[in-house]
Amino acid sequence: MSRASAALPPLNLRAVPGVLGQIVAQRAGDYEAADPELGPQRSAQRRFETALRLGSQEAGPLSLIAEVKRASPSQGAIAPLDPVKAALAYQDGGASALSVLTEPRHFDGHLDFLRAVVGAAAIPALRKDFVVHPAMLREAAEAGAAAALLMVSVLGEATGAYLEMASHLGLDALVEVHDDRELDLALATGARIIGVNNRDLTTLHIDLAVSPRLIRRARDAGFEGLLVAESGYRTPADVTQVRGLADAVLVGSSLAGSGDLTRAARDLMER
Ligand SMILES: O=P(O)(O)OC[C@@H](O)[C@@H](O)c1c[nH]c2ccccc12
Repeated sequence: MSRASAALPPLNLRAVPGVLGQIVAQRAGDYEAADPELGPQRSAQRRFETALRLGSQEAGPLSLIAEVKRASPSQGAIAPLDPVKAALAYQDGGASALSVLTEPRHFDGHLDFLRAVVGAAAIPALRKDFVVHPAMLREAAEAGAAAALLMVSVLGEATGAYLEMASHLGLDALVEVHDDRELDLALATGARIIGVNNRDLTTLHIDLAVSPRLIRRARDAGFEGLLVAESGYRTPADVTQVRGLADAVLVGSSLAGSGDLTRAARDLMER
């Protein structure tokens, strides 16, 4: 089915508070005039999902998604990483998949970084951005990404529609939640991969207890997909808190700022 005539799912971005509200308003402005047409349907590859599953068999029960992250609103500049070198270093360090920031103003990311990483790395890559327009998913697919981030805090009731668009494009989706209400919404959409962000993106406050709690809640609700613990992991002891619970951890700042990305990835995961 072509989506040429499909209505843009309405988003209520003005209701998004704090730092996150500011970023998504800017992103919506960037894509205001973009073509919402997704183009032809692409078959599901499930490369991201498969990599996380394999990673958690081969390298112990927890996979690593390592993030190419040069800056953030909480830390400012982290490190002037060369995205391709960083991606290959993470791959050598045992990462199962990569996350590449493409948001330019607050995270010093770029879509070109994603293209370059996809061209160089063997492991699949996720487009990490504040998706507020279908064109952002089309770009992700065209850049060769295996997956895209969808944030329930941003997309709200439109999360399901964005999940369908990702699926039309053959992309896996990491559906991100931070509280009970968002988790319930994600579960209702039929998401196959749910990420629990320990960081409240409206205040930037991190609480490592959020992931274990919501991951348990998802499993108790009968969720059989993959669960990813996101943000704030700095030491092996931090990671231990989600061993036996999460299928994967998503780590950016502590690896990106370490100076030796391969070693930092191995050390963090105790490999
Ligand atoms: O750098 P950290 O604390 O290891 O976090 C990585 C990742 O979870 C974080 O970058 C992130 C999670 N969700 C997001 C949404 C948008 C931008 C960034 C993010």
